[in-house]
Amino acid sequence: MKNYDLIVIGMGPAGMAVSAMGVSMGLNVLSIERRKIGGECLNCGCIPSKALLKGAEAFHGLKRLSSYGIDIDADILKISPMSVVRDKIDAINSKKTMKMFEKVSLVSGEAVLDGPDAVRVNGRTYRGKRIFIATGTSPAIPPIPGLKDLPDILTNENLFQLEEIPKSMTIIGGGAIGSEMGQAFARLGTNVTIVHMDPHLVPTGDEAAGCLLEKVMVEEGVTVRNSASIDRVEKRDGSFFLYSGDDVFESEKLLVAAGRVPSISGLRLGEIGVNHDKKGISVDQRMRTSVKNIYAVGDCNGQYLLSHAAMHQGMLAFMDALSPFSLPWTCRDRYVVPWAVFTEPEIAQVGITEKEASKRGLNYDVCEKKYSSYGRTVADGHPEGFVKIIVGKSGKILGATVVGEGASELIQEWTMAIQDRRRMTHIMMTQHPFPSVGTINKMVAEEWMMSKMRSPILGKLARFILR
Ligand SMILES: Cc1cc2nc3c(=O)[nH]c(=O)nc-3n(C[C@H](O)[C@H](O)[C@H](O)COP(=O)(O)OP(=O)(O)OC[C@H]3O[C@@H](n4cnc5c(N)ncnc54)[C@H](O)[C@@H]3O)c2cc1C
Ligand SMILES: NC(=O)c1ccc[n+]([C@@H]2O[C@H](COP(=O)([O-])OP(=O)(O)OC[C@H]3O[C@@H](n4cnc5c(N)ncnc54)[C@H](O)[C@@H]3O)[C@@H](O)[C@H]2O)c1
Repeated sequence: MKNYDLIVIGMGPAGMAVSAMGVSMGLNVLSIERRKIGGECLNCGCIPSKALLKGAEAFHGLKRLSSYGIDIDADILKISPMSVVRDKIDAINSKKTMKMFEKVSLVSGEAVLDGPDAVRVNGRTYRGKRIFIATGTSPAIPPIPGLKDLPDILTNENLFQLEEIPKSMTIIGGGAIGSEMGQAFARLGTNVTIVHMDPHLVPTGDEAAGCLLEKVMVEEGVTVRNSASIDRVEKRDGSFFLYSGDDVFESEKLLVAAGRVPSISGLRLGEIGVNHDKKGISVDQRMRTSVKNIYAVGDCNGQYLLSHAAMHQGMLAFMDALSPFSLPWTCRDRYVVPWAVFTEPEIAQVGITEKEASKRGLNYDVCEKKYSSYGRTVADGHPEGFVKIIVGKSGKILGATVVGEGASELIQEWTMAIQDRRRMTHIMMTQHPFPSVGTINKMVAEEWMMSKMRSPILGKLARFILR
C-alpha cells in the first residue's frame, strides 16, 4: 500500500486547488479523477457555457451593428460554434494538465473510501494522512412524469457535444444554466422556450433583475413560462413534447437544467461514518466532515454551487489540514460569496437581496441607480440595468444587486466592501476613473449621500454657517 500526505478525490476547481497548494509546498499528493481534469467547470460547465455565450454575443452584436450607425453587407456562410467551444476546452485542458500535474501523482479512475485514511481506486488501496473529497455534483432530473425514461435528453453533461445548433429547444429550468444557455442558443438561431416553476428567471437573485432579463430575452425571441407546473413530457415522432396546463411545447431538443444532486453515492460514505444527506456531505465551517482528517470541499458539500467558492473552500480546508489548531481565517463564514450570471444583461449579486432584507425585518434603505441615467452605458448602447444597494441605517452595506453591462466586474467592489465591513461613504469617497462603467457604483453611493443630506437639520446648519 502506498502512502501519501494528501489524497484528493475529484479534479474540479476544489480538488485542483488542494492539489496545487499541496505540491507547491512539496507534499506528496495523490489526485484521483474518474473523467477529465478540470471537472464540471472546465469540461461541461463554466468555461464551455461562457465560450458559447461569447460566440452568441458576437453573432448578436453583428445583427445589432445598425444601432451604432454601421451597416455591413455580409452573408453568413456557416454557423458551427459548438466545435469552436470544444477546441477551446481542449486547448485549456492540455495546458492545465501539463503544468499542474508535473508533480502530482495522478490516477485515472473511480475512487471509493476504504477506511478513515484510505482510498481504493482501480483495485489498489492508497493511504493518506489527509483525504479531501471534491466530487462535485450531477444534473438533477426532477420527478416529472415521463422525464426519467426519456431518451436523448440534454443536460450540461452532453450539451456541449452537440454538432449543430438545434432548430428548437425547450429548457426545463430558468436558473443560472437555463437562462445562460437559453439566451446563447436563441441568439444562435434556436427557437427557445424556458419553462420553470419559480416566479422569475434566476430565482435565487433579485426579482427585478430576473424580470429585466426576461424582458430582454423575450424581445430576443425567447418564450418564458414562469411559475409553471409541468404535467408530463414525452418524445413522439422525433420531437419532444412538454405539457404544462393548457400549453404544449414541441421541440427538437429538451434541456434539463433544474438544479443539481451531489456526486457522492458511490463513495461508501456511510460505511466509513462520513455524515451526509441529500444536499451533500455534512461539513463544519472548515469543511471538516464527521471523520477526522477527511474534508469535503466544493459542490459535493452542497454549500454553494460555484467554482470560486469551491476553490476558496479547497484553500481553507488545506490550510486547516496543516494547522495544529483552528485558525480564525480558515472559517468559511468570514467570507462573502458573490455570484454572477453571464447573460446580457449580466446579473450579479452579493450579500442579501431586497426580499431577504424585508423578510428578516431589517431596518434598511434601498438605493438604486439605473444604467439609463448614466452617459457611458447609454453611449455604449447598454442602457438596460441598475445597481441596487441594500443599506443599513448607518450606511453599512448589506447587499448589492448589479444588472447590466459589466455587472460581474462591478460586483467585486461591493464584495470587498461587505467583507471588510465598509460603508457607503467609503465607496463615495473612492475615485473611480470616469467614464468607466464602474463609476456607476460611486454614483449610487453619491445618491445615498444626497438622500442623507436632505435632512432639515443639515439644511439649517448650512444656512447658519453661510449666514
Ligand atoms: C453549465 C454550467 C455553467 C456553470 N457556470 C458557472 C459559472 O459561470 N461560474 C461559477 O462560479 N460556477 C459555474 N458553474 C458551477 C461550477 O461548474 C461548479 O460550481 C464547480 O465546477 C464545482 O467544482 P467542484 O470542484 O466542487 O466539482 P466539479 O467541478 O463537479 O468536479 C468534481 C470532479 O470529481 C470527479 N469525481 C466525482 N466522483 C469521483 C470519484 N468517485 N472518483 C474520482 N473522481 C470523481 C468528477 O468527475 C469531476 O471531475 C456552472 C455549472 C454548469 C453546469
Ligand atoms: N454563472 C454562474 O455562476 C452559473 C452558471 C450556471 C450554473 N451555475 C451553478 O449551477 C447550479 C445549477 O444551475 P441550475 O440552473 O441547474 O439550477 P438553479 O438552482 O439555478 O435553477 C433551477 C431551475 O430549475 C427549475 N426547476 C426545478 N425543478 C423543477 C420542476 N420540477 N419543474 C419545473 N422547473 C423546475 C427552477 O424553477 C429553477 O428555475 C446553480 O446553483 C449555480 O450555482 C452557476
